Amino acid sequence: MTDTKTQQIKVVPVAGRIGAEIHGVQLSGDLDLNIFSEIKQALNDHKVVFFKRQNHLDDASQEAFAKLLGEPYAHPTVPVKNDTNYIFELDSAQGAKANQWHTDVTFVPEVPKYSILRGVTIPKVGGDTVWANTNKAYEDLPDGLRHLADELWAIHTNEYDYAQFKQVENTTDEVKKKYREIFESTIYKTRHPVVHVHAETGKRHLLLGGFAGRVEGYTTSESERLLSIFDSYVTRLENTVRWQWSEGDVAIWDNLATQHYAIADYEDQHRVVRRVTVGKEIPVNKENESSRLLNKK
Ligand SMILES: O=C(O)CCC(=O)C(=O)O
Ligand SMILES: [Fe+2]
Repeated sequence: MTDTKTQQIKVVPVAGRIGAEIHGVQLSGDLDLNIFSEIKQALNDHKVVFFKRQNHLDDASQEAFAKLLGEPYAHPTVPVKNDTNYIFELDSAQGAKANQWHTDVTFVPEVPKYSILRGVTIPKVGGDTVWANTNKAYEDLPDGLRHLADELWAIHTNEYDYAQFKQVENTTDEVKKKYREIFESTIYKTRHPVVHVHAETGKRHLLLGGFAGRVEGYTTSESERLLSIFDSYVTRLENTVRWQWSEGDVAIWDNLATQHYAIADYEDQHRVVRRVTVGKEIPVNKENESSRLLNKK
């Protein structure tokens, strides 16, 4: 007889090229294995999946669920939230607003495979998050640009670009400075292929985003122009999905298949989300050459 729990699960795409909502699941550390494998499959198919109103979750049970997807680990520079083992908290009151396109933690060679994010305090209006499918971005490139991208390597670092940091609005300079000091307490520089081959799906993906700076072999201004062309394919609206949060919602994304952007349009309303990242993957290009750390100080 089929498991009745399995029968309840429903995967409903919410945009054409990325994103699906999963109905009929209560996330927990002892999730039914069949359901878990359907979630994994949905992640490979849709890159980001959403679970509405998982209000039963707290920090500990979010961590317990995350463990099913891989080994959780703390952010390389930002301390974990008090009384948790792995939770990375983004609290708007502390200046933590990720309103920049990025893939999580690409400034180190071991990139998290999955991020599991829970909405804790959500503004009445605003504060949506957008994800983009980096495989579709790669496939959308004209042949010449795709071949160029396949050959390139980019340097990723957590050293803030001050011009970009100005985008963080409605946060005092003091708060911003403090957050930046923590985020940059150790500076990493990592060389990643601009196109990596996904370990599970074998698909090629652009691997860029906010931590990517220089493209090897090109000047700063050439790098900027090259990256802005590639980025424009990642962020074209056809390749994105936007999630309007309610408290308790959970989003899980395949970090090596996506970029995301947290929209900072909620003025001085309070917004808190909590994330666990799991699984470490060292990206490889089509020649199976791996990313590597260049510098840490
Ligand atoms: O605030 C959000 O919605 C996303 C924040 C973010 O970039 C992350 O959790 O990795
Ligand atoms: Fe992020």
